[in-house]
Amino acid sequence: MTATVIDGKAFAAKVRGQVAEHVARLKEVHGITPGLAVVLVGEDPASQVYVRSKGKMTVEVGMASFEHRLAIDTSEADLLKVVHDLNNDPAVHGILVQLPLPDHLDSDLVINAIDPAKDVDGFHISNVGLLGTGQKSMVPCTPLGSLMMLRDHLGSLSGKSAVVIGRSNIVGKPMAQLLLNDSCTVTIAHSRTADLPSVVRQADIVVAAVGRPQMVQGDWIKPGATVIDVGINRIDAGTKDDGSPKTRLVGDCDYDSCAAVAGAITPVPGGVGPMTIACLLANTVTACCRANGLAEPEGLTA
Ligand SMILES: Nc1nc2c(c(=O)[nH]1)N[C@@H](CN(C=O)c1ccc(C(=O)N[C@@H](CCC(=O)O)C(=O)O)cc1)CN2
Repeated sequence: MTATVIDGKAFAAKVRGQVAEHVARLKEVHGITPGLAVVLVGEDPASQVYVRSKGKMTVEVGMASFEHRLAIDTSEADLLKVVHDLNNDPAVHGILVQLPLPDHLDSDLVINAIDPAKDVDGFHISNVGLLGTGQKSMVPCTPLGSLMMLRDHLGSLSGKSAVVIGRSNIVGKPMAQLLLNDSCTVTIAHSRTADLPSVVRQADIVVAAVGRPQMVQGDWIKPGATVIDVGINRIDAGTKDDGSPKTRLVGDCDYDSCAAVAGAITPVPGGVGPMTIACLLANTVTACCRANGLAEPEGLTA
């Protein structure tokens, strides 16, 4: 079997198109422009790329973008003041603090200072609790994007057996919760799970979010299963003509061997990654609609 490739880049473009349509309607009918504020502390190169990309796509879908770039030695009090001001700014419907934060800053404290209604990352403890109890919440973007791709590819997920490999607060746990809310039978596995290959082999749906390059092998996959690879790992790939080191991006799955067995698979790059930013934009529109007591965009929430 050769797996169908689930094209996250194309799917994300479709989601951004839906967001843009909804934003246009909000402006035209209600005179409201959704606004997203992104806070970046320090100069981590990857974070700078993601923040730039978020700002660009926010503007492309017609929303207002507010960028706050703070020095690496920003104090916790100063960062909390920025968050507090954004909480009280009526033009801002979504707030995101780019992670990771520098070591001297307490991420949990900062994230929990965001107004939960504006927490478009879905990381605030209130949103975690709401999702965990099946209530309306802001849903973390990477798991939301993964869920959208699964629903689009498989239709109903009810009764399917799903294994999530990885137990992070940002991906593994919320992903498992979303699958459970869609009536899957869910196992959360991780790097210390005993006989991980045979656990994974039971699954109709495999979500790999363990952060280990190419760990999941094709012979772990049940024939025909749907594989969502959340991993983004940069590995060595020899040297360039000028002798400098070359790198490439790989997921948590060994793509070729998994694609030979799976029914469908997301590639890396071009799979889940692009959906993360598309879902951030979707969450911002959702937050804006909720703040104004308006109907939420269909198909863009969990
Ligand atoms: N506050 C947050 N911080 C971080 C999050 C997040 O959701 N909220 N996620 C990641 C980084 N991230 C967005 O912030 C992100 C990562 C990767 C991609 C993406 O599109 N990746 C591409 C490959 C890009 C490349 O070539 O390097 C892909 O997979 O195709 C988008 C967003 C950590 N921090």
